[in-house]
Amino acid sequence: MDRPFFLMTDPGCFDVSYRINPWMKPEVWGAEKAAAACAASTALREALEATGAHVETVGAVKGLPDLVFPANAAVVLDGKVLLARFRHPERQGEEPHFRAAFQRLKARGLVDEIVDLPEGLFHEGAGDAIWDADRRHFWCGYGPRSSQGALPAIRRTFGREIIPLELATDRFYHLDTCFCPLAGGKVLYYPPAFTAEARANIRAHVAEADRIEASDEEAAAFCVNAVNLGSRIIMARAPGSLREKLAAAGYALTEVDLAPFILSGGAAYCMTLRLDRRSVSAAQLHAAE
Ligand SMILES: NC(=[NH2+])NCCC[C@H](N)C(=O)O
Repeated sequence: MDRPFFLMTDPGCFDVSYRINPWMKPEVWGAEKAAAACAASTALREALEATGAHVETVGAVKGLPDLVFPANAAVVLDGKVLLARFRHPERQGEEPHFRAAFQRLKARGLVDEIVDLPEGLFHEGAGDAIWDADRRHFWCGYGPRSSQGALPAIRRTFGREIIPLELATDRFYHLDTCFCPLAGGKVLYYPPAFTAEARANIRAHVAEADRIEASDEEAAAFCVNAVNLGSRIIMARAPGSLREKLAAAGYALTEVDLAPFILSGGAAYCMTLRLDRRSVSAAQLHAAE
C-alpha cells in the first residue's frame, strides 16, 4: 500500500431506525433521506479519491444500517486488525460481517493478522482509538461505548503507548466525534466532551499553540469527525468560524454534505477506516537500515 487506503461501506441499507445515541432521529428518516445518503457517501468517496487515496467497499447488509460506519469495526495498525465488540445489541450483528471482510482483505495480502478482543470487554474500533501519526501513540476514548478495560489490550496488541481519555457525555459517545489529531501535531478537539482529567491529559501532550478548540456549533456539525491527509481535511459542512480557524492554522478544507449520516450521529471520519497506517514511517525504516 503506497497510498492511503480506506475502507467504506455501501450505503444501500443505511437508515435511522433505532436510537442508540442522542443524535439519532428515526422519526425524521424517510426515502428521500436514503437517496441523499447514497449521494453523500459517493461525494465522500470522491473527495478521498481526489487526494490520491484508494477506497475499498464493504457490501451493505439488510437490517444493519450502521455498517456504514466502518471506523467502529476494528483498530488497524501495522497490518494488524483488532476486531471490535459493540456495546449495543443493535450493532452486534455487524461483527461477523466485518470479520469476514477483514478475512477477505487478509487473503488478498492487504492486512496480515486478525486479533480478537478478550472476552467481556467492549471496544468500538478506530472510533475510540485514534492513531496520532506525529506523536506515534493512540488516543483512546472510553466510557459511553468502549470499556476502559479494553485499553490494555490495544497497548498489548500494537505495542504502542496509549493515552486514555474518558468521555464525559453521551452526546460525544465516540472519541472521533470530539477529537482529531492533525498532520504537523495540531489537534482539533471539543473540550466539553471530556472529563477534567482527560482535558488535563490532552494539555499535557499537546502544546497550547497546537490545540484548536471546536465551538459547540462546530462540534454539533460533526466537523471534528474529520479525515486528515497531510494539509487537507475532509469533513461535513463547516461553519465559517471553523473554516477561518483551520485556514489560519494552514489547512485546506474539503467539505462534503453528510447531513443524512449526521442524523445517525456520524460523519466523515467514522464513515471510513484507514488500513495502511504504520507505527514507523517508511522514512524512519530507511534511516534505520
Ligand atoms: N465512530 C463513530 N462516531 N461512529 C458513528 C456511529 C453512529 C451509530 N449510529 C452509532 O451510534 O453507533
